[in-house]
Amino acid sequence: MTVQIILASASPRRKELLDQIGVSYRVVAADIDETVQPGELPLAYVQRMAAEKSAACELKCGKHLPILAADTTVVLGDVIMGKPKDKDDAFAMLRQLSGATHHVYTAISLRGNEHNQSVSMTEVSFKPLTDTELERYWHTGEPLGKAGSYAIQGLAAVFVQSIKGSFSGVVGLPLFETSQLLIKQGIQF
Ligand SMILES: Cc1cn([C@H]2C[C@H](O)[C@@H](COP(=O)(O)OP(=O)(O)OP(=O)(O)O)O2)c(=O)[nH]c1=O
Repeated sequence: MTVQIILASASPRRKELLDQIGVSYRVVAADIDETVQPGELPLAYVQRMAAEKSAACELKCGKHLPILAADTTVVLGDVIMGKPKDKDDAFAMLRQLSGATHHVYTAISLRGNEHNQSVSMTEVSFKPLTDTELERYWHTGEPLGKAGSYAIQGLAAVFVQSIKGSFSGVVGLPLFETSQLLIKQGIQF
């Protein structure tokens, strides 16, 4: 099948999710600085990240194909949780998520003839987690590379009491919102 879009992402989850809806793509990962700006709110942050990823990719590969990028961030109050640096960082995040309700924001950016963006915001409630559970979870390797230090699609499924919103959004690419942007730009799949 002819390639329809460029996926500006190194995330295997985003590839699997795009495969799920039958979009054909080529991967050109874009590396950007993910530092939060002083005073930047979570919604502004994820939108800026997704837009910068697609812009960085456009600089690399030009405007031949529409470019899709996404950014996922775990939000607790106004605290932005990205990917953990190390074990202490992961424990600190998971201890805050334990027995509490947080949100997962995923922004998407599609740069074709025009630039369109969308955000999914999903509410996730965790059961209280013991230190033994956290220790075992850390040793599975799953927390690394995941916003908030967990993967709902993996072993952390047993921590999740409830979710209100987009499951695919939590995993990294909200498929409803993605399909809407693709349709808006005339991309058939
Ligand atoms: C909350 C949560 C996040 N994640 C992942 C999705 C994203 O890959 C990652 C958040 O980091 P991102 O910076 O959004 O993405 P990335 O660095 O993995 O990939 P790229 O920038 O190249 O597109 O966390 C899960 O896989 N499951 C979850 O339950």
